[in-house]
Amino acid sequence: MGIVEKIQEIEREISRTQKNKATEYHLGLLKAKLAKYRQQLLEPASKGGAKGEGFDVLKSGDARVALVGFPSVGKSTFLSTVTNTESVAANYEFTTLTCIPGVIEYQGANIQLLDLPGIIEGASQGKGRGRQVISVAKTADLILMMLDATKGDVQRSLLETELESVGIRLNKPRPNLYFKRKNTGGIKFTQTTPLTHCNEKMIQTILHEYKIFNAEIVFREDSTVDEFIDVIQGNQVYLKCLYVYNKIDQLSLEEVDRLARLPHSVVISCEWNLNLDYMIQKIWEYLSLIRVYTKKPGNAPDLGPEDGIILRGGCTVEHCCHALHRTLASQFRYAIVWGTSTKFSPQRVGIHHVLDHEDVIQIVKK
Ligand SMILES: Nc1nc2c(ncn2[C@@H]2O[C@H](COP(=O)(O)OP(=O)(O)OP(=O)(O)O)[C@@H](O)[C@H]2O)c(=O)[nH]1
Ligand SMILES: [K+]
Ligand SMILES: [Mg+2]
Repeated sequence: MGIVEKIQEIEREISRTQKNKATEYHLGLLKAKLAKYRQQLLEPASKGGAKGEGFDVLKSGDARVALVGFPSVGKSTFLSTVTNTESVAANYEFTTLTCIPGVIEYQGANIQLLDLPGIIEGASQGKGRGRQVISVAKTADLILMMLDATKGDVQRSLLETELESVGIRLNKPRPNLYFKRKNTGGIKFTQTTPLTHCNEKMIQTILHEYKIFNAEIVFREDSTVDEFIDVIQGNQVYLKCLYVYNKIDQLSLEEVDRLARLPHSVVISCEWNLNLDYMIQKIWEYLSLIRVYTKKPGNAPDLGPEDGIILRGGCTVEHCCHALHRTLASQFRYAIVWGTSTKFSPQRVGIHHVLDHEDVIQIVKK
């Protein structure tokens, strides 16, 4: 039995056991065991939970969103409020020890929301369950960095530093830079735009540091040295992030207003149910999901709340075909689209046409 199951079993036993004089000793023992196992889970490396016990949650739904933050900022309270899943919340740190999945239903989409243990400074070096949390965060389509609005700005930069140090880049586009190692030919450097941060010599020096002597590099924008290094390292993850300031019920209106104006930020109170609808709307927006309705010839499309399919923003008719049926793209002749993605409604389009939210599409096969 793994540690997580042992903990759950002890917790069950504690809740089953009546509190009285006769059980006092037994309960005390159970609590001590519980504390010991919890400690083991939080310890870095080797022992319990190092392999990510309790973190192997399958991806499901149309997108995955991960709650990352210091302990007791309200992550579990949020999950329990906006999904049908209950994740235990309490006013002590590290209440949550594993990954708890819930589902947000919005615009007909199922968005998987993951509650995670709190992380602390040093998480990236393995403090607490930091490593496991970070590796789950890397699999998400969007990070919700939850912050205690009463705690000042430093917590945000601490967390950002932790995530940066393990190669997570927040709200940054992937550098538009081509880099390919070669076996021969030396360093071939091309730029298609003026550069203000890098030059050929600096790039040579950096590459030598990595013992790379043969490679092809094309700078297509004015990238920084850091961005160039990121591309050589090649293990970065570029993620969208929403900064969620919780507990605004504790703040003055002026302070709430200041936080709300920060970029990529939302202010909420889980306790008072403030701004949660807006926050879900923001999640949808940041995931850039779209809903597309299909229509058969001669029939009106079904536009009910459960109809339509959920696709990623920027996706083409071809993606849509694949989402509908495995073989549809190969039988595709043309499509007719009603909606904002076309100049005219309806309009006949090809397989590479990019769809918009709430488009209606009719596919004509060969
Ligand atoms: N005032 C106030 N308290 C809140 C709010 N949301 C959560 N709390 C309280 O904050 C405490 C911590 O909440 P949790 O949901 O357990 O926090 P967590 O981030 O999941 O904590 P860990 O799992 O320990 O990392 C609890 O006592 C909650 O009742 C809020 O909007 N306002
Ligand atoms: K807590
Ligand atoms: Mg929690």
